[in-house]
Amino acid sequence: MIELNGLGAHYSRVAALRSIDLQVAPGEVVALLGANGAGKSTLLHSTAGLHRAVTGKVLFNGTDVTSLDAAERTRRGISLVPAGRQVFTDLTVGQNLELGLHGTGLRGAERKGRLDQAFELFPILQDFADRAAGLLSGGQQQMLAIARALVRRPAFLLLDEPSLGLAPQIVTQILSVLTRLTDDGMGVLLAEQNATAALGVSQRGAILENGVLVRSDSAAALLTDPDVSNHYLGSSAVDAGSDTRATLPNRIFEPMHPPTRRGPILVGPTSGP
Ligand SMILES: Nc1ncnc2c1ncn2[C@@H]1O[C@H](COP(=O)(O)OP(=O)(O)OP(=O)(O)O)[C@@H](O)[C@H]1O
Repeated sequence: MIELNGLGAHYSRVAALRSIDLQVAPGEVVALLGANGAGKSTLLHSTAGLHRAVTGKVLFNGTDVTSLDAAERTRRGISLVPAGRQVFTDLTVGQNLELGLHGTGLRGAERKGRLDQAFELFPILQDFADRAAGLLSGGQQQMLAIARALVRRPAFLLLDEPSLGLAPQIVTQILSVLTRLTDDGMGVLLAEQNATAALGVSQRGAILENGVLVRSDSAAALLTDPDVSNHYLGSSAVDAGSDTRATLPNRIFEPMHPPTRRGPILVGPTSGP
């Protein structure tokens, strides 16, 4: 279980997250939704240890990992796939996957087994194993970025906007893999602006607005809630995984903890980092 308790994060003295409470259990996908700048990436980075929390805690299976760095959190089983794919374009697909295994100490058959599992999830990567990653399509690079995280067999996968810039059928193909992972007990926190597709593969959804968690509910409830579908899922809300890239407006709900002002929240001198 990953638990965020009262998590707050700043950039310099500007608050990007305020008092976030969120849990992700093993075997579930939680969609983290929000407009540009809502704080999704910051939340994932704070969970992964790439961004410092200024308030609150990150618990991993009951242990407080807030003070641990990203490398240690990765070793313990929290893997982040950052936005923008970030594969090593000059290295081959196989070399990129090998990098994912760095530090695991796995050798021989065990190592090969991990790579074979990645190829089984994304067969196209096996076909292109000796090809430079920079020659892959955007969708294939996204698959590679996810596969590189998966070879470590993380307990929790944090996925930042995997649909960005990809054709709808590729998005569906990539997101459908998540179901197989959660069948094996992995927990997934999926940050997405493509709300319809994300909720289509999630058990629960949480909506961020200006760094505040304004709604958290089952994916089914969010998909069928007239307020949600009218305001941000669009007319294709019931067609999860459809062509429509439903994006979020700047303001949907009244926040549970209303910020004192809109947009990034300036933090007073006494509460800065
Ligand atoms: N490196 C940074 N320095 C200063 N402010 C930042 C930085 N990165 C993000 N921010 C600000 O923090 C807030 C949250 O940004 P974040 O990237 O987490 O949102 P997001 O929901 O992931 O948006 P997007 O989908 O556009 O990436 C925004 O106001 C953003 O401008």
